[in-house]
Amino acid sequence: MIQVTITGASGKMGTTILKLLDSQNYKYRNLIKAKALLSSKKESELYISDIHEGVKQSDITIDFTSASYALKIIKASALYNKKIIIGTTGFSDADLKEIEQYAQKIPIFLSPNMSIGIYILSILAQTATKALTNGSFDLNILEYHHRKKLDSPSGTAISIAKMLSNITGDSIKYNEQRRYDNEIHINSIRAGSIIGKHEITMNGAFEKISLIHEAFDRSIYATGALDAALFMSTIDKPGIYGMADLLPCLA
Ligand SMILES: NC(=O)C1=CN([C@@H]2O[C@H](COP(=O)(O)OP(=O)(O)OC[C@H]3O[C@@H](n4cnc5c(N)ncnc54)[C@H](OP(=O)(O)O)[C@@H]3O)[C@@H](O)[C@H]2O)C=CC1
Ligand SMILES: O=C(O)C1=N[C@H](C(=O)O)C[C@H](O)C1
Repeated sequence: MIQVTITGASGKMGTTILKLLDSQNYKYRNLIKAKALLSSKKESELYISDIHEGVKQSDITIDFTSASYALKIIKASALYNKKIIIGTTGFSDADLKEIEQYAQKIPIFLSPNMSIGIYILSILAQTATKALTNGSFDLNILEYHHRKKLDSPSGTAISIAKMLSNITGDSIKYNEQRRYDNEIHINSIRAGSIIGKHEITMNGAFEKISLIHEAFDRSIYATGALDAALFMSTIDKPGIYGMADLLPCLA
């Protein structure tokens, strides 16, 4: 049985993960046991409120919170030599460098999007981009999320833009008014209760390729996070792990 601590347990992702673990026919039964780390004072047998206690009491922490809080959880995980799965987004480049330092000590699973669909979308986008390297198509990522999302652009959009930029050498621009050569553009829309939509377009002079992923339920991310927990329970080597390690057959 893997003991897992869920941080941000009162949030949209935290509650989705706990609900999935609670459901009658979930595939993690007898495999994963969860404790919830709440920022509020509510405490019970299942709930813990102190970061250090939360991390220490489990084999793995699953974190969907905020960038600044996640860094504290990662630091505590490194201190107690525990593994961590980070779904949180909004990290700066300096934060990511700090996370890489901690990954020299502990195994860290880091993915701004835990859905299989987005992983496949990223593979399709890279395949198309490799075929279009003559620069005659303009690459764009348009992402839509709910009105309460704190970070823009989404972690997913940044991550896919970096993958495409590694292929083309283009620079990544956000919310640009004008278009110049050798740029990948990202734009964000925040509205209503949209769970998450990412659209990658490749516009040529007289044609357009469009790749779209749309999320209809947060359980797609929760399932990915719990699958990552099962995977990480088999890993002891420090380092950064991601969806490609979880789904090597698709790479
Ligand atoms: N990788 C992936 O697949 C996905 C990633 N995400 C990312 O996960 C993160 C969380 O998303 P979501 O669940 O929608 O957000 P919510 O705002 O619904 O939940 C955030 C949770 O984190 C807690 N939290 C945040 N900051 C602190 C802090 N400083 N101290 C203590 N607790 C804190 C909140 O507690 P309180 O309310 O008490 O402040 C809340 O429980 C975001 O970065 C989002 O982009 C989201 C979906 C999928
Ligand atoms: O905040 C969200 O909701 C989501 N955040 C992640 C991101 O920033 O990419 C993943 C998903 O799109 C949902």
